[in-house]
Amino acid sequence: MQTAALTTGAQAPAVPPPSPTSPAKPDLAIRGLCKSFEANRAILTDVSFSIANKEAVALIGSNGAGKSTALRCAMRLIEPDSGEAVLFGTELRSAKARQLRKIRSDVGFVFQKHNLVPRVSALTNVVHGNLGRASGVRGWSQAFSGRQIRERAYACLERVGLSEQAMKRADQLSGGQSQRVAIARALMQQPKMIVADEPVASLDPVAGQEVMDLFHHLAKEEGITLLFTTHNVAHALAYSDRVVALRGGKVELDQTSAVLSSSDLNEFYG
Ligand SMILES: Nc1ncnc2c1ncn2[C@@H]1O[C@H](COP(=O)(O)OP(=O)(O)OP(=O)(O)O)[C@@H](O)[C@H]1O
Repeated sequence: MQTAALTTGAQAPAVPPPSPTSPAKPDLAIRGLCKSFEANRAILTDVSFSIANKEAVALIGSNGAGKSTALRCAMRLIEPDSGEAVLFGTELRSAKARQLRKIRSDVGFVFQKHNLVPRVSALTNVVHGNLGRASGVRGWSQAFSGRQIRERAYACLERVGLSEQAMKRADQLSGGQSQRVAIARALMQQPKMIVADEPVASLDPVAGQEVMDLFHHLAKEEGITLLFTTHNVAHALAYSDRVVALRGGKVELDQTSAVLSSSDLNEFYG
């Protein structure tokens, strides 16, 4: 784990000394990630951090700091220029397509836009999450059918508190409910880890807090490792065990949340 690498000079946030602990067998370890989309403009520079099993980590930083790019490189949804990402013990850059799909099926993704299919029920949208575990034409067709699968999808909706809305069309749900259906869809693949990119950025404060409470429950009560990005400093502090802050594509803080204050994190939005 890269511990608090603080800037020097007037802008340095006043944070306590770095946490000395590093997980022995992290669920995710990224080391030295570098990424540019065009010449002479580095988006990520030597980004390193780890996430322990069952840990909740908030990734913060102002617009353009590189949070989404770091997540995408960490999951090899895009190729980093250099550096490595080790997910559940496997280095992703050397993984073949099939192996990569299998490892990534242990990760549930949640994005700012829930991307539900609008004209079908909440339950059917959750059933679609089963695709993440299916492979081959037969597997894909089986992923949608069968009573057992619908029962499992219903159980996922219960976990997010929406079983009563199971038959409601997705386009008739509120923003907060839709995001909870998207989380249920991610749960359908029985993930060990959830990666959520600004999951509450489009929601009002109450719905946003409900969704963050749900993530917290999944992390703390169900033991699902969590990595989320946010601009909400209060959420970062309340819902994570550790905060990693990026500035200009570099990790400038990696610290246990319990010893951080909101003013420490507001430094990254100054
Ligand atoms: N596919 C791409 N091609 C070119 N530039 C890109 C691409 N994706 C991201 N960028 C650039 O990389 C920089 C970092 O973007 P990124 O989305 O990772 O930041 P972020 O911290 O997630 O920002 P935000 O909080 O606004 O979502 C931005 O300047 C963005 O324009």
